[in-house]
Amino acid sequence: MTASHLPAEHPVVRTGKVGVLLVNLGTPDAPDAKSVKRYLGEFLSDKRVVEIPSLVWQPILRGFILTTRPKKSAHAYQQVWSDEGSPLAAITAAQARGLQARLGDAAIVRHAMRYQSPAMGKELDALLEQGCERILVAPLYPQYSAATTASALDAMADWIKGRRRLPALRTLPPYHDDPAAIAALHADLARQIGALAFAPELLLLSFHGMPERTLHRGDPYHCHCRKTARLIGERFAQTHPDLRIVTSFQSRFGRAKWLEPATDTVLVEEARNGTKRVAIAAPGFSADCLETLEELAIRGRDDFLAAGGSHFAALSCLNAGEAGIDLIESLVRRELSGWI
Ligand SMILES: C=CC1=C(C)c2cc3[nH]c(cc4nc(cc5[nH]c(cc1n2)c(C)c5CCC(=O)O)C(CCC(=O)O)=C4C)c(C)c3C=C
Ligand SMILES: [Fe+2]
Ligand SMILES: [Fe+2]
Repeated sequence: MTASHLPAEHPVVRTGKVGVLLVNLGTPDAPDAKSVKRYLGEFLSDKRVVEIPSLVWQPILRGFILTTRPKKSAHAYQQVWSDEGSPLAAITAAQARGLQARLGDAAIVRHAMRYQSPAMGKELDALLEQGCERILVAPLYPQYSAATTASALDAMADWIKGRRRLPALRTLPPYHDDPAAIAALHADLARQIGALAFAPELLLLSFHGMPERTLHRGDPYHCHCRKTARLIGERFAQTHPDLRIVTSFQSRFGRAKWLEPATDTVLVEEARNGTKRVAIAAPGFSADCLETLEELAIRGRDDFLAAGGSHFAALSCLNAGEAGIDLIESLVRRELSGWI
């Protein structure tokens, strides 16, 4: 008997469930030097993150960085730690709960961190145990970089290698120029700016930095950031024609040249050149984290005010708010097309 003998309306029978794994970078389990050391040791040993041969890099990492940085970073984490733990972990968990509420019985949603916990391998195992035969792995990085997106996929690949029976797998592509992402960012930033007690002259769009050589080696990250910023800027030109928009790169690490201009330098130069009122946003982060809450909202503010600025506001990421979950839902639903 061939398929043509089946009634035309014969339903497609889906055996097994659909799973979604939201992934973000990772964070220490506690804001103490020991936990931060464990986190940084794993993160900075990833060859996608530090592209220096291990023979050269590991002695520097073990002998210098991991003996000095954890204490300093732990102090920074302590300033932003919440009752629910690290902001990045708490917000990612809330995003997974928000997406689960939207998808209902259509899919099982879990979340994982590329480094530390919850580990990607464990969460993928949990989805299998829950009966998922199709899984979407969704790294929540709007802009692709080898250090973030590809590294998350490496962890997925490691998990694949250790399993006999695998589900069908899909991954979420970068969404740096997705109209839904740009519209969500513009609307949410405009809403936050409208609620400020002052009118900013400048909106600084600060992206996480990368070593400049990654750009010359073909990483699209820099181009993706620039495009996101241009598209957000085009929308603000329509709604806020007097608002000046500048793009910068934050969180410089190590001795190599990083993408420029640096956020801290721009804040100081703007203040010295007479800019008084600034709002800063981080459209490359889907969730607030140490880099936005401490580096921008605390140190950025101090730098700007000390250099002569009068008003400073750090705007929130999309996080697990209505606009954030709307965006994640639309990105995920598109990737699940044909599965749910
Ligand atoms: C959003 C994209 C990110 C890119 C690109 C990225 C590249 C990158 N980062 C480092 C070094 C560090 N990053 C740290 C924290 C951190 N980085 C991202 C995101 C990107 N990083 C996030 C979301 C966070 C916050 C984590 C949290 O717990 O809240 C840190 C640790 C903190 C510290 O000690 O300062 C380091 C170190 C490199 C070297 C790099 C590119 C090669
Ligand atoms: Fe980083
Ligand atoms: Fe930082």
